[in-house]
Amino acid sequence: MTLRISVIGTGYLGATHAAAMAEFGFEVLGLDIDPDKIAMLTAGRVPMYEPGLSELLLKHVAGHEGSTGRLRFTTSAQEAAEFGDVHFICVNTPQRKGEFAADMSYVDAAIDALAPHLTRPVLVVGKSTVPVGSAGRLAERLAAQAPVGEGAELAWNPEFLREGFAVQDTLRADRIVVGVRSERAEQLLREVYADPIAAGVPFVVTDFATAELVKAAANSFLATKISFINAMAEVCEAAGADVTLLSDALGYDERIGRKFLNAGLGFGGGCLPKDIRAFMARAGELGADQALTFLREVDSINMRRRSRMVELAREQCDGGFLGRRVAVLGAAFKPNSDDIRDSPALNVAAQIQLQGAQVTVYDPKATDNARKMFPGLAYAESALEAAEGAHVVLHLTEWQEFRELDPAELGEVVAERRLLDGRNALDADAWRAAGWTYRALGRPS
Ligand SMILES: NC(=O)C1=CN([C@@H]2O[C@H](COP(=O)(O)OP(=O)(O)OC[C@H]3O[C@@H](n4cnc5c(N)ncnc54)[C@H](O)[C@@H]3O)[C@@H](O)[C@H]2O)C=CC1
Ligand SMILES: O=C(O)[C@H]1O[C@H](OP(=O)(O)OP(=O)(O)OC[C@H]2O[C@@H](n3ccc(=O)[nH]c3=O)[C@H](O)[C@@H]2O)[C@H](O)[C@@H](O)[C@@H]1O
Repeated sequence: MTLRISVIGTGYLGATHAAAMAEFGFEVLGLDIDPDKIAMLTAGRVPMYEPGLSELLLKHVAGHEGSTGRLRFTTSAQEAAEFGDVHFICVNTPQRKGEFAADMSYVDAAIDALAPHLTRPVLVVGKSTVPVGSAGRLAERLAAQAPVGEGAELAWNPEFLREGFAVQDTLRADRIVVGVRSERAEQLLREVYADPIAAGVPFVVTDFATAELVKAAANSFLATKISFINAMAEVCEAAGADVTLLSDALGYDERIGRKFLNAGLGFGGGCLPKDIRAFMARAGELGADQALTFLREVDSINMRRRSRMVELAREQCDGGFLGRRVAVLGAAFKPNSDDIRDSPALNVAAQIQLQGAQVTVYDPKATDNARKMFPGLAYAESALEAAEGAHVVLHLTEWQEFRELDPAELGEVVAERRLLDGRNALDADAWRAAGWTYRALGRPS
């Protein structure tokens, strides 16, 4: 009989996971506490921008012409509990206000809502990113509240997808890691992931703590790699060297690799910043804080890039922002996403606005989200409109659309042809040839 899968939390991770599970052939029920999100998903619409997800949803959401009908959504925890043989927990684990530690209240609430309705043996699989030790604690919490007791078993299966590539990363992950306490849990997860396993995706079976740590370590490594190259960018700025060429030259060494060596404004988003901070907090609780002190530096280097960008913009505005117009290209924390959580671009835009400039932001997909979070900034419908009368143009999220801008056309509408490339992604020669002053982080002017 086909496994029935419930996915609890249908945000960036859960909506994609639910659609992918339906693609693998399972009957899937997605649960969220946000009724608007559930209404949208039921209508086959994606509540965020994620390439390819809309097509996958429409292929499977019940009630749509030609769909497999394998995917449905609900706001009832009881319905999800009664439906699933396997329940994936995909709820948010944000940074706690004023602290580094992760806020586990959503995960706890999800377990508490599910457990009382578990009257037959099921597997509950955590996918949210959590501090090491959480799975052990949650296993007890689950068994204590479930009528079936330890028949409601827990497993941990961290997620490594990247926003913007979520669908392909979920259908064909680089690896699948599962932390399990029984043969039964491992077998069920092998069944869930039979399709990618058959396609050769490595399937790593381990204990709870190792599975949780693989996730924290992976994001820490990625953040460290980015901050490493941004530290080199600082030195390049001081020495008059070019960090983009440095990255290329380093990247040819297969032991280092070119990926994640793009220097610029640094990392943001709903994951890397909060995850390295939560990891430091957890290591502190475990008495291993010294092991991770380098992550403090990783965080500082990252935040310094934002201040440096503001400083460079001020220089380009002849030393002061008052009465100056600044165009910001990009609001999302990275291209191909509408996610603005801890967006470096918006952080820089807001700092500059606070210092007296008139800032106009344009982003191909993230404007609506940005407007809700930063209503004080002005927003434009196009890069050209944002650049109107600008004393400096800041390129802060490297959308393909910005690489394709015509420097001559933009040059017609600005007050000054001054460009700051915060992502080292534009063609410096082309902009200079069109009469622009091109400056970037970590490159000679
Ligand atoms: N966004 C990403 O690319 C990735 C995220 N993660 C981790 O996955 C987790 C979720 O992240 P996102 O999807 O980005 O967050 P999100 O905020 O987009 O989605 C979380 C969803 O859970 C819902 N929710 C909260 N409490 C609930 C409950 N008790 N019952 C049902 N639904 C509930 C929220 O309404 C929201 O729709 C986090 O721990 C994150 O660190 C891991 C890998 C990738
Ligand atoms: O735990 C998570 O949620 C996810 O976090 C990251 O994925 P994501 O946040 O979607 O985006 P990334 O592509 O990792 O980019 C993160 C940030 O780093 C920046 N970045 C990335 C690469 C680079 O070379 N330089 C750089 O500044 C991006 O602009 C962005 O702001 C990880 O890459 C995923 O593997 C992980 O699952």
